[in-house]
Amino acid sequence: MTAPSAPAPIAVAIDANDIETAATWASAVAPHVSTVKVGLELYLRYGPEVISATRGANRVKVFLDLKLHDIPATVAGAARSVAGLRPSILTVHAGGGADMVRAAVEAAPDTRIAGVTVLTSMGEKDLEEIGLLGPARDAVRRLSVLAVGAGARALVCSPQEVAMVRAEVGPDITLITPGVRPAGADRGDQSRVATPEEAIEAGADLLVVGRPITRAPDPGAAAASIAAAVRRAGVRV
Ligand SMILES: O=c1ccn([C@@H]2O[C@H](COP(=O)(O)O)[C@@H](O)[C@H]2O)c(=O)[nH]1
Repeated sequence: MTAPSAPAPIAVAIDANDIETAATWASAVAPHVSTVKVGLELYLRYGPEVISATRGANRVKVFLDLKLHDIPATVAGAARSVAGLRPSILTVHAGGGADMVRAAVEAAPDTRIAGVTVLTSMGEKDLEEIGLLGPARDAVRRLSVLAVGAGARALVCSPQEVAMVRAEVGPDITLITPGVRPAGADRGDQSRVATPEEAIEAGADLLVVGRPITRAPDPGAAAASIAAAVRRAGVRV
């Protein structure tokens, strides 16, 4: 399949358990998408080596999804530790509080810090179980305002909340949405989901898509197909 010139605003979650598979997936999807996302599974096993392996010769950005959540001093130290890897985005849990988010922002001034609001795997019952005041939309709104107030320039929320978050935080904050499933795809453990087209139409800047691409028989073709759907839905540039 021929790759169009502009890569689609998709971060492919390359949640592999070995570095060779991660590098293979990264090369397969790189012609079609802007970003690959390295998460806890790979980073805890391989550390910085996995960043260079996935960046490789590809021109993709690398998004480091570590979802830091600890006391402010520890998060500052962790953010400082990975800032030199030049990730395009580094995640922290907004639920760690404003001082914690600010500590990451100040420790890594050249890195875009994204506040994770409410994990997309969580539904209303999960929020009730952990005692987080819901509904999910209200919790996402509160945490978005908190994170942006503490200096985060990006937020992670589900595609179901992205229009509401956009109205709350304005056009300059990068809105990142996991929980993206093409029509008919298996949800897996995701709860608050929408299709790629719905996510883009709602105003998402970067769609996170993992298993629908990496578990496909041909990850490169799956990435190309979702990228084409995103382009048809109209990308905000
Ligand atoms: O709220 C969140 C925050 C991060 N994620 C991460 O995104 C991908 C989603 O992968 P799929 O295979 O498309 O479900 C995964 O790496 C998560 O750690 C999220 O899902 N929800």
